[in-house]
Amino acid sequence: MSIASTSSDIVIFGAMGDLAQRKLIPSLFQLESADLLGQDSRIIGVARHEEDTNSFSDICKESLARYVKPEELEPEALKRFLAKIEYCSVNFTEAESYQDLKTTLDTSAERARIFYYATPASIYGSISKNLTRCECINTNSCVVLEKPIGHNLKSSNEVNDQVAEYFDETQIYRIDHYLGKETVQNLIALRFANPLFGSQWNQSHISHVEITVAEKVGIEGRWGYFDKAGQMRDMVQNHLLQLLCLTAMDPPDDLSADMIRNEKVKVLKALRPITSEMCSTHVVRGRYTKGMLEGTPVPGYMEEEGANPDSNTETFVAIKAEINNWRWAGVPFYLRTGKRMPEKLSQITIHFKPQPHFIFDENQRHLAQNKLIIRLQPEEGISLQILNKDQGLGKGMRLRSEPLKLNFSQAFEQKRIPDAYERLLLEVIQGNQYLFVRRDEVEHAWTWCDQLMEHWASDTKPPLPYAAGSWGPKASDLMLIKDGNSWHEDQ
Ligand SMILES: NC(=O)C1=CN([C@@H]2O[C@H](COP(=O)(O)OP(=O)(O)OC[C@H]3O[C@@H](n4cnc5c(N)ncnc54)[C@H](OP(=O)(O)O)[C@@H]3O)[C@@H](O)[C@H]2O)C=CC1
Ligand SMILES: O=C1O[C@H](COP(=O)(O)O)[C@@H](O)[C@H](O)[C@H]1O
Repeated sequence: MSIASTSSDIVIFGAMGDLAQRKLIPSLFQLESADLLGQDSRIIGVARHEEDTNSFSDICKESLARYVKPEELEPEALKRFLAKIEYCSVNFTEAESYQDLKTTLDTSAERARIFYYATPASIYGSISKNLTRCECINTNSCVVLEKPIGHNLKSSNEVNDQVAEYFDETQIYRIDHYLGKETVQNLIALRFANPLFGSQWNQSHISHVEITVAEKVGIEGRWGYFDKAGQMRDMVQNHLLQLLCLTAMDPPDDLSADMIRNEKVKVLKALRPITSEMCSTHVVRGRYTKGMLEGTPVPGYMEEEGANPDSNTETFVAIKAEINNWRWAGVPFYLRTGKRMPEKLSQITIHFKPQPHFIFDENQRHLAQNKLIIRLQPEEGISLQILNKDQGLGKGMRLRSEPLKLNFSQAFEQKRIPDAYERLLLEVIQGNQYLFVRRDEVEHAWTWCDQLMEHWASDTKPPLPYAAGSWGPKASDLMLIKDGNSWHEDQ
C-alpha cells in the first residue's frame, strides 16, 4: 500500500512524551518549512492529559523554541505549522476513550492516516486493537513503530503479532533512526554507484571491517529503561546490525524496499552464531566506572541516579562478527559501541588487503594498506587513506600515507544536514518503506543477539570495567591485537 495523497493526518500517540516533543514535532516543522508536509495535512497529538488544541499547540511551540535553531524557526512557517496542529485526549488502552479521535479523523475520511506510536511497545497491540474497534483505520492507513520492539525474539514476536492482527506488513514502518541518517543512506550510493568500490568489496580485497558507534552521553535519568536493555539491545540489535547489513549486503536488483531488505536479511542469516566457547575470544562486555570527560569528573554507571546495586548490565560491547558467505568468508567485522566514550563518533573503517608482493623498504610494510573511513557522524564525510611517494630529493622511494578527504558539509555546501526523523517521516508520508525494518530483519537480528545474550545470562561475572572517558575495556583492544589488527587509531 502506498500513501499517494499529498495530505495526511499524522496522529502521534504519546504526543507529550520526550520523543514526540524533542524529535517528531521539530522534524515535522522542518518538513513544513520545506513545503513537504502537504497543504492540508494535520498533526493530531494524542495523549491522556486533559489538554486542548490551544494548550497542546503552546507546548509544541515551546519545544520548537528549544529544539530548532532560532534562525530556522521562520515565523511564517511556524504559523502555518501551528495551524495544522490538533489535540485529542485518549487513554490508549481504553477503547471508549477513542471517540474524540474518531470524530476528529472523520472530518477527512479518505485521507492517508499515519498512526505514530511514540509510546512503550507494550501497548502497540492495544492501540492497534482500539483503533480498529473504533473504526479509526481506513484503507489508506499505516502505522509507525518505535524501537525497541520487545527485549528478545519472543517478546518482539508477541508485539509484532499483535500489530499484524490489524495492519498488513506493507502498512508497518518500523523505525531504526540510523537508517534516516544521510550518511547511512550514502553507504548505498558509495558502494553501488562507484565501480571502484563495487569490484573490491569482498574477501579477496578487504582484510577486515570496523564499525564503531561511540557515545559521550551516559545514562542520565534513563536508568530505568537502560538497565533492562543494556548496550546490546539498545544499540547492537538494531543500529549496529543495520550498519553491518548495509556494509556487507550484496547489491540489490533495484532500490525498492523489498530488494534492499531481502539482501539485508541474507546477511543477518549468514552471521555466524557466537557459541559460549567463542565468548572469550569474540565478545567483550564492559561497564563504565567513574572517570573524566573533557576535564569534568563524571559518575560511573553504578553511581548514576536510580542505580540498582544488583545490576549486571553492560554499557559497552565489542564483538568480532563473522559472515559465513562467499563474499565475506574470513573477514572479521569488528563491532564496538559504548556509552561514556571520549567522543561521539559513528564510523565504519574498511581495511583493504596489502599488495600481494611488497617491493618497497621492508620497514614501511606496515604502512602499505588502504583504508576507507566512512564517517557517519559528526563531521560527516569519507576519507581514503592512500600511499604516495614522500616528496623531496634525497628521500628515495619512501612511502607516505595521506588521506583523500571528502567533507560532506563543505562539498555539498549544505546549510544543514536534515535530522534522521525528518527523512523517515517524509518517507512514511510518501509511502516508501525502504528505510524501515521488515519483520524478518527484526527476527533474524534478535535470533543472533539472543543466542549471545543467553551466554551472558548464565555468567554471573560483572561486565569488565572501563573508566568513563576511555575507549572501553583493554580486552576490546586485545581482541583485535590477537588478530594482528587494532581499532582505527585516528579517532
Ligand atoms: N526518547 C527518545 O529519544 C527515543 C524513544 N524511543 C522510543 O519511543 C517511544 C516513546 O519514548 P519516549 O517519548 O522517550 O517516552 P515517554 O515516556 O517520554 O513518552 C511516552 C508517552 O506515552 C504516553 N502513554 C503511555 N501509556 C499511555 C496510555 N495508556 N495512555 C495514554 N498515554 C500513554 C505517556 O503518557 P504519560 O506522560 O501520561 O505517562 C508518555 O507521554 C518508546 O517506545 C521509546 O523506546 C526510541 C528511540 C529514542
Ligand atoms: O536508539 C538510540 O540511539 C541513541 C544514539 O543515537 P544517535 O543518533 O545520537 O547516535 C542512543 O543514545 C540511545 O541510547 C538509543 O536508544
